[in-house]
Amino acid sequence: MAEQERPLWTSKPDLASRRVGGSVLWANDELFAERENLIRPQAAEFQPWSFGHKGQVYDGWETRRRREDGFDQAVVRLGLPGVLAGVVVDTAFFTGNYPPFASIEACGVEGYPSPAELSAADWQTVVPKSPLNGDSENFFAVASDHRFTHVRLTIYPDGGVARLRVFGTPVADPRYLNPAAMDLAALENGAEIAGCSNMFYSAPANLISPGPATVMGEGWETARRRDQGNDWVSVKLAGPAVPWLAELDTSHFKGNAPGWASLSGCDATKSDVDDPAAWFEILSRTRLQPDTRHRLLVDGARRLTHVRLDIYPDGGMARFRLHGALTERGRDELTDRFHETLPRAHAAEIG
Ligand SMILES: NC(=O)NC(NC(N)=O)C(=O)[O-]
Repeated sequence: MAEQERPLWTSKPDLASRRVGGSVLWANDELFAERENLIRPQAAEFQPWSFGHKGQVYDGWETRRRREDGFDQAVVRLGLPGVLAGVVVDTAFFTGNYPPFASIEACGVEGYPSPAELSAADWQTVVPKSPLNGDSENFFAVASDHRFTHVRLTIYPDGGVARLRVFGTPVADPRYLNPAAMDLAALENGAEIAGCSNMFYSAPANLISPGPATVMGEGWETARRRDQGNDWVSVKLAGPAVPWLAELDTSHFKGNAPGWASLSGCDATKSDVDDPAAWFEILSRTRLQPDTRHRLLVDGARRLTHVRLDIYPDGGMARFRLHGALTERGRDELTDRFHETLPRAHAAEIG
């Protein structure tokens, strides 16, 4: 499928990715290829005529050929629980051995259930049994308002799947947050990328992902600019808030760190984010060093719902954090969102 035909929802974060802490907890079979490959962030690779003890080596999850009726399953704990927008079942390089059909279920559960406990969960079908193409990304939009913590992939009757991508919007659990001092711009706290000027090398959602970046590719990197402009990214914060401290982390960016950066804010409860006049500076243009985690105090005099990071002129950054306090309204919105999206079974568990 050509790049421009990818559904819009594939630009949302992959909630299952190993990069955000997803885990393939269980599969009933993985004789040919290990289940953990399903959520590797990188695209699948293939080297023909590479044989291990069990057969051809595949970068994916692959079960043996069934000799009786049935299906195979793998269960994934999402790294970021959230509302799903769409799922990609990527059968890259599986040609004579891809499963002809797949379905996806999801559930929302409390705590850290074992695979055995999860088998009794209230699983909801988010993708009904559907045909797959081999050696292809198979796109399935999901229409559900529920916050899910786990997904279950079923393949009929057997075969190989290279990657499972679960795109969606993370929903934070307010019980685990201190609204008076939190990262307002973190994906896991409910922030999201609102826009960016360029994402030639890597996606801006990386900037606000959990944990540090381990290599340059895990950050956000723009193409070299050949004009007089500058690159930028904007983030819709976890809620209306007052900022205190920014982290501009250029780790791993040595020959391509931006020279300078500035921050501005906008309060969308009062003004229009598309109106340039609505933005006010919270950090003036500041010189950056390559490969450095800069911690910078920002102007917290005004409430904001969005922050914009301008980098001059271009380059890459590993992480962006904005610490501060949610307003009363921000706290209420975060709590409401959690309760409104909880599947009934999860709500019953919480009581
Ligand atoms: N050539 C294959 O890929 N064969 C088998 N798979 C592996 N991994 O060897 C199979 O039967 O699906």
